[in-house]
Amino acid sequence: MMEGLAGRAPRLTTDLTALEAAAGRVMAPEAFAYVSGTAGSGATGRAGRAAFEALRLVPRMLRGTRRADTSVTLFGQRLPVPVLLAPLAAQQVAHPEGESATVRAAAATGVPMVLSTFASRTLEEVAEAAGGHPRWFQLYLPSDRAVGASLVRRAEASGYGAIVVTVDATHLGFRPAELDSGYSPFLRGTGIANFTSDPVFRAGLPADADATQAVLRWAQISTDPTLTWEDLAWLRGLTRLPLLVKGILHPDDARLALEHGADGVVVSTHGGRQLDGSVSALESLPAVRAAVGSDVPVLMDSGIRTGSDVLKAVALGADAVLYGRPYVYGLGLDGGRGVEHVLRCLLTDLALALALTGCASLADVGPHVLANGDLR
Ligand SMILES: Cc1cc2nc3c(=O)[nH]c(=O)nc-3n(C[C@H](O)[C@H](O)[C@H](O)COP(=O)(O)O)c2cc1C
Ligand SMILES: O=C(O)C(=O)c1ccccc1
Repeated sequence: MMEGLAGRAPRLTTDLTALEAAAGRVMAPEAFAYVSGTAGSGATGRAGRAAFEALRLVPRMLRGTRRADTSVTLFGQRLPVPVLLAPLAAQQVAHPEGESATVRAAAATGVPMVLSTFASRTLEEVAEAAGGHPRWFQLYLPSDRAVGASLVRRAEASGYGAIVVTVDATHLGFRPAELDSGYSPFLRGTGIANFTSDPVFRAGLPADADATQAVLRWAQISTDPTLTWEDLAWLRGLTRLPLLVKGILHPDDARLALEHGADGVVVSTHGGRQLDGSVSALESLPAVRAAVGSDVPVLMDSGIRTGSDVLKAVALGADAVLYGRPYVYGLGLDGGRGVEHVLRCLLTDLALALALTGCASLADVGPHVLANGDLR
């Protein structure tokens, strides 16, 4: 497995915590600012990493495991690792092929992709590039509900296996890096492909509408600050696909999500891009797991960089994690090859971390793999 990590482009480090700095040296400055940016003072972004770094795994010896089994089952589907690619918008800012390159790399490594509503390629184009590889669709529920229903129907028709509705960005966070550069991919039309290709969205535009009018209409309807839990129940009635709610940090919100029809939740701070000063996702995870019980899928993201981070999230109750910025840095560094490199590093690192904790499989991972100050 590790042989494949040699012979890469020299700037593609295998240090998953150093990709951001490497990408910062090659990506267009405003694109890098968009991807790496966080809200406000950056406190929640830093807290996301600090929460992982504060936990320690306790290795166990001589358990005779040649190769640890990193696979898991989620919504009846077997995954090689408890990892999916997080929905990150507008990936063309990192590479011209955008999400099409990402999904090919995902397919090469067996890691499912969650495609953003605000992808720079249409969900049909990405489905085609995926060639049958599993993927989910992340939904921002638009204020024009007919457009939302159309997006869900298209995702179903194109074989997306679940809908992940994001609830933590109905108001966009205050993001100094974006504000200072004055740059937003969306204002330049990157990240609105699922709208400009949508018949219901287009029906709301004048027949001769130009690109600027499309962006303005997108800005008006693409998210909805008036959303409530009742809208989740409405969405539940639209589709039989598994429905996950992304952006949960309070256990009561996890309960509300289930009461309104969700099949799973994603504990997340949106990578520290929304409420500055919020609790970290890893801190919230045990309470959310306790609130929903052991049978409901709980995913988490925000701050995961290494294989040990994935193990720590699983130890605290996650069934799987979403992997965020690092793969887009891989995309910026070397296109689809860069994404594949990053994922192979993560898979290798995770398999080794699991074996070094003395666990034969992820089913063996629990709070006992974490140091609690009491090793008696
Ligand atoms: C550039 C960027 C764009 C994002 N776009 C979306 C999006 O369209 N939909 C969504 O649900 N989350 C979006 N997120 C949040 C990610 O899905 C994920 O929660 C976050 O990146 C996890 O943090 P990490 O990257 O630090 O691991 C975005 C994050 C970044 C960095
Ligand atoms: O950039 C983001 O983090 C993102 O998810 C988003 C949310 C709303 C509008 C544009 C982008």
